[in-house]
Amino acid sequence: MDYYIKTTIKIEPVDAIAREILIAQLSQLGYDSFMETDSGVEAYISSQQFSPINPENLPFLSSPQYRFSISTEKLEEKNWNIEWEKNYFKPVIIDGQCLVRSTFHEAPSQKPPYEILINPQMSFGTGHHETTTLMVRQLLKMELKGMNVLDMGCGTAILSILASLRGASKITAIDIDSWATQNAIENLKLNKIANVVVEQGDASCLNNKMPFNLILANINRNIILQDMPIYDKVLKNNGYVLLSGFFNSDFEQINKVAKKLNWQHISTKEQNNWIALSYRKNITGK
Ligand SMILES: C[S@@+](CC[C@H](N)C(=O)[O-])C[C@H]1O[C@@H](n2cnc3c(N)ncnc32)[C@H](O)[C@@H]1O
Repeated sequence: MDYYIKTTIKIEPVDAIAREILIAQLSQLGYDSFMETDSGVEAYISSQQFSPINPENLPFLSSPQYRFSISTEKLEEKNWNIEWEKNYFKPVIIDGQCLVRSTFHEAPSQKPPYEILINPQMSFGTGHHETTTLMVRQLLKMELKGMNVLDMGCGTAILSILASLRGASKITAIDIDSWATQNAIENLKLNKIANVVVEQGDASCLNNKMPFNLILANINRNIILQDMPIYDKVLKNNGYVLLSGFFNSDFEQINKVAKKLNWQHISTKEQNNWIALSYRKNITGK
């Protein structure tokens, strides 16, 4: 059965940079929710993606100027989510245009152009993380009318909901985590969105899918590097790809694969070292 695992990492001496590096490296391992605490970081991952952390898969643990103590806890009860959600999830407005809030937040008196209701239940995608913000910003600028969109690593389905509100005609939302897909379905209902199909799985689900005009993938560097050639197979000629979940320092590696696939680099957007890249396939019409 699926459950969540909470990993508590105490850092000594604790500081903001250490927390940030730790969160970055944990996110590459598939951790999808974090709380910064007075003594370090609490990180959450589904049991399906969990493997114990050590200096080999989390190099920051070898850092000589810090000492770390690590403990893990299995979280079986769904109710504990509510506490996490209420403590962590505050309404957020992105570029003055897109409000992301939960049902327990008060509705604003003046509605912005887009309002997304999310009950996150531990799924990633509340609009607070830099990578989500960067993806939302890009979506707010693009013309999406009539597009067939793929949202890989959909989390709460925040990007699918926005794509639908902005006129995409059909959206396929996929996540490897069954909690995320359940939550995505709940959030789609909450927002009365009917043109999104949710599937649990990874890029291997993409065989036989109709080609997409736009692929969104906010996951992590390693998964994205591995999956880019698969995305290419289901991307229409002149279609767009928006990628995030990695850092400035990962750009060269990702761009090298994109070049091989003949994707033209359109833009790089950055926030606190996290980046989002946009590409267009075969723009030359080759
Ligand atoms: C960084 S979150 C992004 C959530 C949301 N799309 C957003 O932009 O906020 C990444 C999501 O990818 C999912 N994921 C991780 N590995 C995956 C894989 N190989 N295929 C599909 N989804 C994956 C995680 O479960 C998580 O929900």
